[in-house]
Amino acid sequence: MGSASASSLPTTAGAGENLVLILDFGSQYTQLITRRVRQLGVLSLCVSGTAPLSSLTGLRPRAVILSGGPHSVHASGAPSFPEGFLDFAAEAGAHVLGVCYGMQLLVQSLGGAVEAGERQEYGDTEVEITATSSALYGESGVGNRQSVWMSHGDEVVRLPQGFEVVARSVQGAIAAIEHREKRFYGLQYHPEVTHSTQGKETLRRFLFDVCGIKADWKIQDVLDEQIKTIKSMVGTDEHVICALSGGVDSTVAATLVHNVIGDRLHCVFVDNGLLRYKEKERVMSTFNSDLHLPVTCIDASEQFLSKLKGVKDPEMKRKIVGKEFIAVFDEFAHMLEQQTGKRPEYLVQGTLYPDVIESCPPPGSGMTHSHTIKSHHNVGGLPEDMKLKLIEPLKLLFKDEVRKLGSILNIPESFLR
Ligand SMILES: Nc1ncnc2c1ncn2[C@@H]1O[C@H](COP(=O)(O)OP(=O)(O)OP(=O)(O)O)[C@@H](O)[C@H]1O
Repeated sequence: MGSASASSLPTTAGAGENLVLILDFGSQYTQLITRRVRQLGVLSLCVSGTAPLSSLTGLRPRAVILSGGPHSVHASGAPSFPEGFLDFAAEAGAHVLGVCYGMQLLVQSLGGAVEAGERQEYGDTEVEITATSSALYGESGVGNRQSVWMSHGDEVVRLPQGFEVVARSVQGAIAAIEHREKRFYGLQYHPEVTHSTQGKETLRRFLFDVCGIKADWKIQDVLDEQIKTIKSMVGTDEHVICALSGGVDSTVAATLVHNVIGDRLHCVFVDNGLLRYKEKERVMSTFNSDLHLPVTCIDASEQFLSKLKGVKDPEMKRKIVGKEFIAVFDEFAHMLEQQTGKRPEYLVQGTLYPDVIESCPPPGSGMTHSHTIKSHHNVGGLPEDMKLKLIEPLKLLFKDEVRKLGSILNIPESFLR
């Protein structure tokens, strides 16, 4: 998995007092950590673990979670947080929790030792709390056991100064550590995975009891902030184009923007020759009548199919699709300019947070943006010389959060499935 570069974070994201940053080191579970934190009512943002420190400037997270990752801390080119990160966290007063690789990275950076484990642990494992009092497990838990999800080859064999072991696996490997005074914590297992039966409780305790974070993040706040942003971006005489696919995301994005600027929003549904059966008919017959969203259908199927002919590489296909979409929207912008006398500057897209995260190269892969796992056509697949500027009101949300936003906007259930 990749992660959003910090440049894609909204400038206001750090304004909240209760921000949690997830530094991604390439684990398949990083998005899950981000979601678990949000499910507890706390705003969490996922950024590349190797992003330069300057990209975190202005953010004052209450907690930073270092994700797991597929690497060994000893491998050449193993991803690490930027130099100065630990000072940044200390100055922000942030608590730092390393998960799996994140814990090993923390330990190694602070002078402890990580080695290839004798007890490589994968899958369901029992851990036992070994401290009578700990930040991560509370009081009087000593001797208690819980099932957790492990996935590690390396293990921590020597702690940095001032750290304490607070849980061990039944095989004897260090499973949880803390240095309360310095606000450092580590879990060798994955609390974000449901197989870790009390993982959610441990995250809850970490966020609320240890870090003192308040669960004050609501989807309604995202809506309010987006309305404000759109009002400040779009002039009162400006027309805006919306890329409407008929799916949940662009439907919610279109409705949100339409609520703000009314019929100066022009939804465009592109028939790219790759549509689902009867999709065009459904969109054209229901969006205007049920959602009061006027939609123009543009048949560009020839254009797309001829450009895609013979292309096999999926990444290449996504880039071609992204480029052709923009060509269609540019042409539509030109047509609107002739009608209204002013060229639309903005394009609304239903881009989601996973689109952004997955369109960036995985940390530690040595890859650049041209080597991503999957360039979504609406993010990494966009042409570099694109003139339209983007409005992406859902860019920081996961699908379930978009559905909630859609309900707040009174979009009928049938459009949110
Ligand atoms: N046929 C289309 N016509 C116009 N815009 C489109 C079309 N297909 C996709 N888009 C735009 O690209 C974005 C990403 O499209 P994608 O195919 O990845 O679907 P998605 O992420 O499931 O979003 P949605 O739920 O809106 O379909 C959409 O949100 C929309 O803004």
